[in-house]
Amino acid sequence: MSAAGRVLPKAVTFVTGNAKKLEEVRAILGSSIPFQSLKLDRETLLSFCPAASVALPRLQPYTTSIRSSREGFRTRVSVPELQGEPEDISKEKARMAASQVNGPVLVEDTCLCFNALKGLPGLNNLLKAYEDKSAFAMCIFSLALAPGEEPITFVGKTAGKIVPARGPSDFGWDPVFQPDGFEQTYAEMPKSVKNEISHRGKALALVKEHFASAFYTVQSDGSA
Ligand SMILES: O=P(O)(O)OP(=O)(O)OP(=O)(O)OC[C@H]1O[C@@H](n2cnc3c(O)ncnc32)[C@H](O)[C@@H]1O
Ligand SMILES: [Mg+2]
Repeated sequence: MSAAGRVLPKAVTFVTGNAKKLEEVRAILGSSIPFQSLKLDRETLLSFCPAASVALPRLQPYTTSIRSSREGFRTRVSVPELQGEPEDISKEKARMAASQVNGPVLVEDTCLCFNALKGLPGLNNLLKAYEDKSAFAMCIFSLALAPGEEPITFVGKTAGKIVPARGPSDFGWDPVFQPDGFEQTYAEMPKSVKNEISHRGKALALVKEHFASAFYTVQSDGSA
């Protein structure tokens, strides 16, 4: 909130290598904030900052434990070669992207907690060993307003369970995640419904709130 009224030199660049994410972000944000997108995958981002490779690990099976906090749930993710909270990974990505873009950036990191993203077919076998199929999808956006500036994070979570795959398989683990209160998996439901209730939708609602209260203005035309 301390940034209220600040003038940004250009529109916020949403940096991602994932076309499906971008599709959803566009649909959810519409014209609510001035943003443009840039496709920059992990390798490209790292090629500008090789020392940071430890901060952007390839996704691998996560072990999670959940404990209560003021906001309901908080996740602890243990990935052997990475020390740090998911927020830190997202922030680090924002820092790198901001210096690469030389301007304000928005990045996000998503995880399906209790998952094995690289091996969807094996996931249900893996989970067979556990009675508890509950899971949650978590999305962490980080906004860095300028290179060298501490990023601000926005977290969205949607609780659900892991089920045998149903629906189109064009976006990650959507077919195996069934959000609580719904009979359909993310993959089966209309995009508009997913975006309304998803981890990404919730996190972006916070991003929108932030922009609404901060009153940023964009100096150039922003090509939003
Ligand atoms: O460039 P970035 O934005 O990092 O794109 P990415 O594809 O590497 O994205 P993540 O690291 O955040 O996500 C890890 C995996 O989770 C998948 N994923 C992300 N959001 C998802 C969603 O809403 N539904 C299903 N799968 C999703 C995504 O396809 C990746 O395989
Ligand atoms: Mg990634």
